Amino acid sequence: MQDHISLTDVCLERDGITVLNNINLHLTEARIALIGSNGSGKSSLARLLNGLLQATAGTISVCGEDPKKGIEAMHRRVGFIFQNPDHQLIFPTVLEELSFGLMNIGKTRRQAHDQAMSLLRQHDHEEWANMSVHALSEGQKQLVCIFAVLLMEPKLLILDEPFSALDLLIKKQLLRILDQQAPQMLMISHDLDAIYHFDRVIWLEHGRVREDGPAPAVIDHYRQWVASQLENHP
Ligand SMILES: Nc1ncnc2c1ncn2[C@@H]1O[C@H](COP(=O)(O)OP(=O)(O)OP(=O)(O)O)[C@@H](O)[C@H]1O
Repeated sequence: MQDHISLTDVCLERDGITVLNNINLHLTEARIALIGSNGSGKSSLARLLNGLLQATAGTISVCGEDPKKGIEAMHRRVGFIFQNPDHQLIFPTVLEELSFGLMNIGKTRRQAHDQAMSLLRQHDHEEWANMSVHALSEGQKQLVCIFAVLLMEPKLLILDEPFSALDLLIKKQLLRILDQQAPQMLMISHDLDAIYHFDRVIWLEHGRVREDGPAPAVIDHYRQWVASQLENHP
C-alpha cells in the first residue's frame, strides 16, 4: 500500500507553545491508533492532517495531497470524523445530510438519494431518512456522520475520539461498520480495548512520539506508565 499519511520533521506551535515536536511518521498500515495523555498533541496532529492547522515546520502528505490545500482538496479520498457530531451535521434531515457529499461530487439528487437510502437500508435504519438530524441521539448522530463519510468511499478515515459519548452497543456497532468498510483508519482514542487489535499504535507524550509499534506492546507499556505515574503522584 502506498504511504497514505506521511509527516516529515513536523513541528507545530500554538500560542507560542510547542505542541508537536519533530514528528516523523510514515503510515501505511490499515488500522492505526494514536494514544497519549490529555494535551499530548493528538487532536492537533489530526487537525494538521485535515488542514485546519498549519505546521510551523516540516512537510505533510495525506493520500498524496498536501493538507494545506484544505479539506475540499482531499474530500474524495479522506474522511474525517470528530468527537462532536454537531460540528459536522448541517442539514435538516438525515437523507439530505447523507446526499450532500455525493451531489457535491457530481451525482444527481436521485442517484445520491438512492445510494443514501441503500446504505440506510443495509444497516436497518431506513426510517431515519426523513427524520430531523436533531431528533437523533448522540450515538445515532455519530452513526450518521460515519455513514456520510463512508458514502464517499474514502481510502482513508481519520477519527478523533469518535466513541467518547457512546454506549457500548453503539460503539461496537460503529467499530464493526468501520472495520468492514474503511480501507485505512487512523483513530485517536482513549479506549485502549477498542484499539487493541489494531496493526500499529503511536503513543504521543508532550508533543513527541514516545513509542510506536504493534498495539499490544505499546498499549501495555502505556498502561504500565500510567500505573507508575499514579504511584508517583497518588
Ligand atoms: N485552541 C488552542 N489554542 C492554543 N493552544 C491549544 C489549543 N488547543 C490545544 N492547545 C494546546 O495544544 C496542546 C495539545 O492539545 P491537543 O488538543 O492536541 O491534545 P490531545 O492530545 O488531543 O488532548 P486530549 O486527549 O485532551 O483531547 C495542549 O496542551 C494545549 O495547550
